[in-house]
Amino acid sequence: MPLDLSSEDSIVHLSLPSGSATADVLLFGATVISFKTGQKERLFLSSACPLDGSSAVRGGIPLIFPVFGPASDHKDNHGLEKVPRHGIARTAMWKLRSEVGAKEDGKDDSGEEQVTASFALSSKDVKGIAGFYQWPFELEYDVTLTSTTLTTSLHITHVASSSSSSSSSAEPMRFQTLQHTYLHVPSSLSASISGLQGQSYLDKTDSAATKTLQSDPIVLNGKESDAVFLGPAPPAVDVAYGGGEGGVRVKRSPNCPNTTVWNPAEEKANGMKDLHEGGWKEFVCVEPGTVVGFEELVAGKTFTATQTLEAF
Ligand SMILES: O=P(O)(O)OC[C@H]1O[C@@H](O)[C@H](O)[C@@H](O)[C@@H]1O
Repeated sequence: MPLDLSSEDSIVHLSLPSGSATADVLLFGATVISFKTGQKERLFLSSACPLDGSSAVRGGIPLIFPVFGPASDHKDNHGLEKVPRHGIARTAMWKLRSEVGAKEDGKDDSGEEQVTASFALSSKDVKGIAGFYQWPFELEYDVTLTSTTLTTSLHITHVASSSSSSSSSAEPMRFQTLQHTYLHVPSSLSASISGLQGQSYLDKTDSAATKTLQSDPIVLNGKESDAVFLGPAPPAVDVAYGGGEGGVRVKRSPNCPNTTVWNPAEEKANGMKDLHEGGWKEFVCVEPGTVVGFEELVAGKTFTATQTLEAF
């Protein structure tokens, strides 16, 4: 069955008719927690993370919206100080939009196998949101699997309020968004990350100093990385496993110019309860988004942020 909802664990399972690729998505956060091509897992998931909705998932693809990090990281944060760290999308319970999601197609126009699951979250369903975010929104999230790719598209709509006097509707909605992709790698010490050469970045391990990446690829070699690359959107960022073992190419829509490259390294990882021992050696995060300054979206309009992971 291409699409299957397991209600006990609230996980949507996607698979291709041929069985050549699979993906799993939790309704909690609409978090993709697995993407396999053949038997090869392409995403990291911490085994110390509960997956019970008590905290954001440490792994997979948590969705960041409407603020990246703590709002205090951003000079002009439009009064969004009370928005939880990395926003609310990753910790909200989403709905499976079965009417469009259960597309039992199997093939796209070019004859390639594919299956899509679609999820939705409305600001109306986020508890207590009025206390920290004033704009009404609808989010739709499409997760499309082919034999070699996983495409995740987040559609962010600023809903026009029915009351024309509503000041939150009249004012453009301010937001940031990012896909916090944890790529599984045989070793984060030796994996190579290429495609960002020449870009300026904010080095969050060094008081957010602005630096320029001189050499490509990035090889972390056990060093912490928390770098927000400023853009423009690169055509692709390749994470190669090394030793001719392949890797994953990360592509994105041009409206996502920023790329965060994150790995906590040993010392910080030891302080993270939801990361299993040595887990930091098993992933690098490559996170496309728009997180430097805030997007402005007028009422009635939609912003779509897309990421494609391509196994090679
Ligand atoms: O622990 P969290 O909230 O999932 O965040 C993990 C990391 O996410 C990255 O995107 C940030 O740049 C880091 O600063 C942060 O530590």
